[in-house]
Amino acid sequence: MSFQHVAIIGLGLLGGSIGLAVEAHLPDVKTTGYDADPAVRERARARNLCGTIADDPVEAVRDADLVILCVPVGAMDAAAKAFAPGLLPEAVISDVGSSKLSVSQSLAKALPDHTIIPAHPVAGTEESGPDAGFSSLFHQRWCIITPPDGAAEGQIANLKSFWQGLGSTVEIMDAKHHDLVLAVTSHIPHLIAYTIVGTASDLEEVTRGEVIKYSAGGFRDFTRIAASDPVMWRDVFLNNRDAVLDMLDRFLGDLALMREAIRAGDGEMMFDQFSKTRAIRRRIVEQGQDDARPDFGRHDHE
Ligand SMILES: NC(=O)c1ccc[n+]([C@@H]2O[C@H](COP(=O)([O-])OP(=O)(O)OC[C@H]3O[C@@H](n4cnc5c(N)ncnc54)[C@H](O)[C@@H]3O)[C@@H](O)[C@H]2O)c1
Ligand SMILES: O=C(O)C(=O)C[C@]1(C(=O)O)C=C[C@@H](O)C=C1
Repeated sequence: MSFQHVAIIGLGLLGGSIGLAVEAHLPDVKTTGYDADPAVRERARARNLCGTIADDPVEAVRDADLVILCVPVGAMDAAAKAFAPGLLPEAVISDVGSSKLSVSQSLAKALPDHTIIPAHPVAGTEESGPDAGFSSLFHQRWCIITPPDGAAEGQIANLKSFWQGLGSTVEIMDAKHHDLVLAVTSHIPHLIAYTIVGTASDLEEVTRGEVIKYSAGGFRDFTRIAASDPVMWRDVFLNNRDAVLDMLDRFLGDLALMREAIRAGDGEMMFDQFSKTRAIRRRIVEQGQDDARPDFGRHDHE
């Protein structure tokens, strides 16, 4: 049986997009929502992000058979404890957090009597808040589900078909493996962007504004990523510490090799490396996995 009533906790970019996507693609599914910030609830009502927006977390989850936490990963525990008294015993609890092992553990601790099946839609933008969501966010994007050992196959299948209904392609993965993979493909790229934009901005004081003024396309792309939400990303690095440190050591080793090649004038090494990475990008584009999708617009924005 698929889900009939989804409660969305946290009505920013991810929560708002889920509400709009359910309305657009699964119109028979009822949605209720809650956000801890009253101003966000007001905007969520104005944008009709959910069928009903409750002022109380317990009311928001009442009768829901699926509850999805869409709050920063460091807020999962508090958010879960706040709605716990309203849960149906058979409700499935999921989330969209960018790291999975610590979220999985903290939700299991906060809601010991419930089925918890964490998930991560690998889809987002640098925007946040209730005005940022749009219904096509999950189209043609991966959603990684990380069921704990012993999770009921039927519930995993229901969650899988929910995300497929929103347009995603679903992959099942172990939470620890997810955290290692995402550390290198998402978390460290954000760390690099935050750092290099900071370095350039410090330098700007020396060069009197020339760094940002003459920044070309590559650097501008870094500034987009570096504009991402500070609370969300602080929490990702606090909660995926081990995997990020492991991958960061590897990255710093590779960067040191590159520095050595430049110092030694080793053009062959640089050419080989740049050719390898160019082939990787071309494969991604050929497989249609880049973001240049015609429908990646925010059509349902007010
Ligand atoms: N932004 C992205 O690109 C992206 C992509 C995939 C997954 N994620 C994950 O999704 C989650 C939400 O990210 P977002 O981009 O939607 O953030 P957001 O800042 O747009 O929205 C988060 C919302 O959660 C609310 N909130 C915080 N604590 C709460 C609590 N205790 N109870 C109820 N509401 C609470 C905030 O008021 C805010 O409105 C994060 O865990 C993030 O790691 C983000
Ligand atoms: O496209 C962007 O702006 C994103 O940063 C999205 C992105 C990513 O790194 O790919 C960011 C965090 C998520 O958990 C998933 C997606």
